[in-house]
Parts: sequence; structure tokens; C-alpha cells
Amino acid sequence: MYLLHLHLHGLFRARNLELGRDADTGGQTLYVLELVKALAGQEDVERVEVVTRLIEDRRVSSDYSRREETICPGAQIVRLPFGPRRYLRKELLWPHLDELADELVRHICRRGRRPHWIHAHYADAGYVGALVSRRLEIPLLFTGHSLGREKLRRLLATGQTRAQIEKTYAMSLRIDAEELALAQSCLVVTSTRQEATDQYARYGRFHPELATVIAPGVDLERFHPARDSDPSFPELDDLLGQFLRQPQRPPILALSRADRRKNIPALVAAFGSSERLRRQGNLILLMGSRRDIRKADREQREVFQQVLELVDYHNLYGQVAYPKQLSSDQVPRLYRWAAQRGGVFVNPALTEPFGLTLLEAAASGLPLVATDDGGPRDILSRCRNGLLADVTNIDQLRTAIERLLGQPKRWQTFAQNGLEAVQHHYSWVAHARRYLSQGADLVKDYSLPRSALTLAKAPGMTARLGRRLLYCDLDGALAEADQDSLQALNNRLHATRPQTSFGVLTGVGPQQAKEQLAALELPPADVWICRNGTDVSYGPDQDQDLAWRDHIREGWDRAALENAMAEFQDCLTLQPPSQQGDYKLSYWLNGEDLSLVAAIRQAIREQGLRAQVVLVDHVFLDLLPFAGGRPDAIRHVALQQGILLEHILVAASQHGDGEVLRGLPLGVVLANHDPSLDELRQQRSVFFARRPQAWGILEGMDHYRFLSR
Ligand SMILES: O=c1ccn([C@@H]2O[C@H](COP(=O)(O)OP(=O)(O)O[C@H]3O[C@H](CO)[C@@H](O)[C@H](O)[C@H]3O)[C@@H](O)[C@H]2O)c(=O)[nH]1
Ligand SMILES: O=P(O)(O)OC[C@H]1O[C@](O)(CO)[C@@H](O)[C@@H]1O
Repeated sequence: MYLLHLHLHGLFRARNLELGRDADTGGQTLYVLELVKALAGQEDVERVEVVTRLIEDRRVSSDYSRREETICPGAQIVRLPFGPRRYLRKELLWPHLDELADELVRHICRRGRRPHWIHAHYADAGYVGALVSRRLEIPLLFTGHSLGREKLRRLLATGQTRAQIEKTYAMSLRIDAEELALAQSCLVVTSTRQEATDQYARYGRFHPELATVIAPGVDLERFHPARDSDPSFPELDDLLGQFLRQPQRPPILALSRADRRKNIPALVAAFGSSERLRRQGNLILLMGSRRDIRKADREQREVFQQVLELVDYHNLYGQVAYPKQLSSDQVPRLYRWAAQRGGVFVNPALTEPFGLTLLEAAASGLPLVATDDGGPRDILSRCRNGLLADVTNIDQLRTAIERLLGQPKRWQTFAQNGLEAVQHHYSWVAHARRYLSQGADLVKDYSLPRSALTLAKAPGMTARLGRRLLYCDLDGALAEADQDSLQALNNRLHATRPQTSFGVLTGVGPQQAKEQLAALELPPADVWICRNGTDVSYGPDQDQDLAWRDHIREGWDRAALENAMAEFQDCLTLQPPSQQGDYKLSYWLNGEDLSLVAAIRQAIREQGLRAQVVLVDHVFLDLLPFAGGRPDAIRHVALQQGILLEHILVAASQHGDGEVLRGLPLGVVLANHDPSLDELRQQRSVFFARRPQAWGILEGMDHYRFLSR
């Protein structure tokens, strides 16, 4: 089997992960690396790839700029470039993900074979995985690791406003991406039942029957109790001794990224307000690795500031340690150091989707107190190695820790339970076996892809297009164009036929498009992408692309969609039959209202209907198949005809055309464009022409030296 995993953010390499270095390099990074190593060790897996982002940035190791890196025999990291090369935090990757989807299709085509499935990890990979899955007809697996709706819920509960959360975390983009990934996935892999029943259940596109619970593992070679009777930890004694007056006291240990969701200040407040804990123990906080707090991300700075303020307020000096960093080798030793001193591990997160650190503590013989929100509920019910607490209640958190510290019998029982549980329930090899058997069933059921992946013509394909392709929309680019510009455009195209082909992108049907083009005295198009992407045909006879029709029809239920739209009849007017299509249900919006569009999307999601909602020119509202939009149609034609996306130039001017300007194709925005397109000025491969309509197209062709590509 050939498996492809998508893990896009943070710093990912084969060895010596920099866990905790920033908010994006943590549990998911470790989970993906351990999963892929375990899969590569399975006999029927010949190749596993982890596709991640190519980073060239002096601020991080050059390891992340290597295009390929072997993890172990059969497992490889493939780094693809998308967006700028410098290291970006995950919230800034959204504008560049369409480019990655195009690069990934190219990577798979170069390999010449589809992976058995793509497994996307987190919302960003879920977005890319969904696009590539439907474009190449490859099954998609999805694991959210941390879900936007959960994070939104808990951050709102702490009093943050939706606007603040949106600004910091691009939360609506993330949640839309998670819904898209869930709509496209045929299997959702979660770590606990609680995730499926409570966390994913908040998503309209989630179907519980598509979820499978496969507990992650923990590397028992790295995480284990102290092996000799009285091990010494000189390096930790030195490191922590500089903070602690009595380093032998039982430590209360927290270990997480310095992220608001991890709620570390609450633990400091609980410790500081407990006369008993302050008398008996020390507080040890490992909050990622840092060099200079002043240069850390804003969120990390806020966390550190709150911690330091609380340490000072409670005057915890001499009994709290917050080392700047620990190497990946020292982390397992820190758990053992804490266990040897009869300590307690605490996970105070506002919500913890799963919690790999709980397994690490259990494997080290360290009892724990964990948040009762999220995966820890399932973990503790299995491991029986600690206590749950409502971490939004400082007294409850404090009491739970007090009940564990200084209770040697209970401590010993929990330590022993944890050690036994991880041996039996949390192994990556067991995970890999169960994962493959679930996946194999899925692939067996998956209807084998119809469109040929190779770049040869699909069956029934008669057209043969040139090596470069210009797409114009009829309305914005040509309809009002003056005769000279149309003549000039026509001459330019004519002079470079047949290498240059001409395509039409329009919302109307093929017949109407043909008439409009003839009225402009332009030659028939070589390719017609009509009805907003749901109808593709070729040449003057408009030979329909039947492979495209077959590709988009899956799951389309026009009647059910019309019923669902009935509740919006006061604000929608059905367009006339001439504007409708087999796979296009079109309305006029009575007055642009984006909250209405969001409500329509929500209604379609809640009724489990498989359609995308596209608003063009502020009033034309189209319901289309998921796979049927213009971006996918453009890529379908390119793939079938063997045209590089960089040899495609798309002219755009209307509201709603942003979707055809994303990714690798070249874009030219005409001077007569809708103001909504101004937000694309920073986007790569989008050129803003100074002249309108056909003159602007000619400008775009010159700007890109299009005819010499
Ligand atoms: O300074 C640090 C901080 C963390 N870690 C390691 O980073 C990982 C953190 O994993 P986890 O505790 O699971 O938290 P997250 O980083 O938030 O991971 C996300 O993804 C994980 C895998 O799906 C889930 O278990 C979590 O709930 C989810 O929040 C663990 O191996 C830690 O040992 C370090 O090595 N050093
Ligand atoms: O807190 P958030 O925004 O949900 O992100 C969780 C982060 O933790 C990680 O585990 C770090 O690897 C990733 O899942 C993600 O970058």
C-alpha cells in the first residue's frame, strides 16, 4: 500500500522534533511521526509519505528546507512549497492552501499512481485533502487533532469576544475547512469516543458512522519509569535547582505548549492559593522552549506574562521552576524525575481533545490530575491513574491536586494502574494494525476512480487543446468590450494558434454562451466552462465532457435542495429555466445579505445535503455539486489535456471570481472589476490590469509574457 499523510503546519522532521518550540509544534507533530513510523513497519505498507510545507527561513533549522527526508525504511517526508518560503504560524497559511492543493496534485501525477488514501491532519490539511481527494478521486481520512468549534466554545467561555477570536485564529476559515474535510472524508479517525460523541458531533458534516476510535500510542522506549533503584538526574537537579529552595519536594508538573487553551495560569493560581501545596510541594512548568519571551508570539507572551504575574503575586519564588527549554531527550527524564519524588502531573487545559502528555505521564509511573473537558475523561476511565477536575474552578483544581499529593497509597495505586494501562491499551503498533484494517475496508468499498489519473485523454474526449489556455468570462471581460480591443485580442490569439487555446467561463448555458460569443464576432471557444463550472464542453460543436458530468453528479439531489430552499423563499427568487442546469440550482438573492448566505449554507449542512453555495455578482446564488465549481472544472480540463496550471491565464472582474484566482493558475483582474476583488492584491500570481475588459486581458498577457510560456 501507498499512503499519503498531510501535516502542514509547525516544524516537522524525521528526528529530534522541536516539540513546544511554538504553538504549532506539539502533539500532532509527534502523533503523525509515530503513526507513520508504525505504518511503515507493517508488511503490506510499501510506502508512506508525509507531505508538509517547505520552509526556507534562517530562524529555523535548514532541515525544514529539504524537499525529501527519509524517516525510516518505507517512510518519507515530502516538503512542497506553497506561499512564501519563510516560516509562518498556522493561522497565516489559509491564503496559500489552494496553491498547495495544486502542487500536491502535480506531485501525485508525477508519481504516476494514486495513494490508497490521503489522511489529512488538522483543518488546514483537511481543506487541501478535500480538494485533492475530489479532484483525483482518492479516499480521504481526517483527524482534526484539535477542533475549531471546541476551541471557540472554550475561549468564548473565558470572556473573549468572537471578533477577538476571529482576528487571532481565523476561526471561521478553520471551521469551514473542518466542515469541508468532514463532508469529503470517508473515515474520521479519533483518539477517544468522547471526541466523536461530543467534539466532532458539533459539525453539521460529521456522521458518527464514519468515525472510528483508534487510541494513539506512546513510545515506551522513551517514556518508562526509572529503571534502576535510585537513578540520578544531575542535569535536572542543576537545571531545576537554580529555581527551587527544596528540590526534593514532590513536584507538581505541567508540560504543554505556551498556548492560551492550555490554561497554565489557572494551575499557578491553584498552587499559589493552597497553603498545603505550598508547604508540601514545588511547581514545575515546562511551557515549550523559549529564548527571548519578548520575541515570542503575542499569545505566548501573554501566557508567560500571566504566569510570571501570578508567581509574583503569590510570592512563589523558591518553589516554582519554569526552565527556558528542555531537549527532547530530557522530557522523558523530567517525568521520571517527578515520579521519583512522588509528584503529580497536571493538565489544566480549558479543553484537551485527547492529551498525549497523559499517556507519557502514565508510562512514566506519574499519577495525574487532568481537565474534565475532552479526551482525558476517556483516558482516565481506561487508565484509572488520576483525577478529573473542572479546571475553570480554581478551588476544584486545587483540591484535586491536594487529594493526590501526600497520599502515598492512592498515589501508588494510580501509578501502577497507569503503567499497566499504557502497556495494554496505548501502542502505536496496535494502532497501525487497527488503522490499516479499517482503512482497507474503506478502500474496498470506495468506487474506483473513473477519471484516468494519467494525463492521457479521458474516454470520449475528442478535443485537443494547446499548451496554454486563456479563460475569459463573457459578462465582465468581453460583453462591453470595444471592438478594437476584441479585434486585437482575436488577432493575438489567432496568431499563436494552435498552441494557445481560448476558453469561456460563464454562468449561462453553452448555447447562450455560443450566441453571445458570435455576437462579439469572436471565434467559437476551444473549451466552454458553462453553468458556473457544472457543464464542460469542447470546440465549435461543444462536445460535452461526459467524464466531468459523471465526476460531479455523485451525491447531487436537486429536489431535496429545492425543498431545503423553501424556507428562504422570501429572500430568494428562482431564476428562469434557461439559467438552470442539471447540476446547477440558481436563484436571485433579493438584496445582498451575507448572513443569509451563511444561513443557507448552514441549512444545507444540517440537512446533510451535498452542495456548495456560490454567490456571483452579489445577487446570483448558485447551488452546485461539491466537485462542480469553476476551480475544479479548470483543473479537470488541465489534467485531462496535460496543460500546466501556470500556462493557464484567467481573466476576472466580477464579485465571486476570487475562487478562480486562487492556486497556481495565472490571474489578471481587469480594471472594471468589482471592489470585492481588491482583497486579492497581495495574492501571488494575480495581476491588476490598468485597463478594462479585453484591453486588460491583453495587459495581463503581456505582464506574464503569456504567449511565450
Ligand atoms: O515544552 C514542551 C511541550 C510539549 N511537548 C510535547 O508535545 C506533545 C504535546 O502533545 P499534547 O499534550 O497531546 O498536546 P497538543 O500539542 O495540544 O496536541 C494536539 O494534538 C494531540 C494529538 O492529536 C492531542 O493529543 C491534543 O489533545 C491536541 O491538543 C507531548 O508529546 C509533549 O511531551 C514537549 O516535548 N515540550
Ligand atoms: O490550539 P489549536 O489552535 O487548536 O491548535 C492545536 C495545535 O497543537 C498541535 O498539536 C501542535 O502540533 C496541532 O494540533 C496544532 O498546531
